[in-house]
Amino acid sequence: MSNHNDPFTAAQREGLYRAIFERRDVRSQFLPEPIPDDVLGRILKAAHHAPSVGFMQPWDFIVIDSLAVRKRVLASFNEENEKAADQYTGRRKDTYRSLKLQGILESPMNLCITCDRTRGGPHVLGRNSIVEMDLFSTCLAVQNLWLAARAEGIGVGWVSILDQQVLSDILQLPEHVYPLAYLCLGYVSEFLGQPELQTRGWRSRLPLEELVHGNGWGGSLEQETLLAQLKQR
Ligand SMILES: Cc1cc2c(cc1C)N(C[C@H](O)[C@H](O)[C@H](O)COP(=O)(O)O)c1[nH]c(=O)[nH]c(=O)c1N2
Repeated sequence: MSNHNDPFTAAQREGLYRAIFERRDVRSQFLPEPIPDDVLGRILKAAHHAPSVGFMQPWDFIVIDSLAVRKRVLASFNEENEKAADQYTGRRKDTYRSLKLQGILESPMNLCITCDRTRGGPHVLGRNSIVEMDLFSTCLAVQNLWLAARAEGIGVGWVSILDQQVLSDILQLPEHVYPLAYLCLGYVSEFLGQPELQTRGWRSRLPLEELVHGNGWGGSLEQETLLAQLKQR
């Protein structure tokens, strides 16, 4: 791999931004064909090259193809999803119920990315004051995997409507290992142009210019050109 300090070419930049903007959370569009080992190896390697606090690398990757295991996870989803639906009323509840929020069986494989909270010993550089930094690091591994998968034409769906303890039991995780992300992976019939939650009227992308502040919460930006750039859709 090259190690230059020059910027990416325009085509390389475009590829990176394309992965970022065209990544989707996939639930409904999975195809059953398996992911070849070399492709899976590449996206796992991308995940493993995420930044981590103190270079802790707290992640492990549990590759799940067993139908029996997936059915148990789906049962936990169904139970938790019922509880979640009860949080809503009226039309919102109907919409919630109509959303497909997992592709556990339709996708050819599931992957649990875990966080070993003890890796690197009790004093991890950079984690002394804020202990959750190991969890945040693991999220970055998830995002690396998600983007690399998009570049490979593979969809990823994050399923978090699960009981954490049930999931830990199903996957036989030790006490100190946290099941951070339960993911469904597979080739897809299509990547949707925008988040499904937006298309379905659940929630829309917020205007970026309202989220960038100057010098403190709510402070306005003085950089007019930047502001104009942020407003571009
Ligand atoms: C931590 C976390 C947890 C979940 C998600 C995401 C993240 C980051 N998302 C996907 C989420 O709904 C989706 O990312 C947003 O709607 C934006 O859509 P795109 O990812 O841009 O397609 C998600 N989706 C879903 O159908 N079931 C789920 O349980 C979850 N859980």
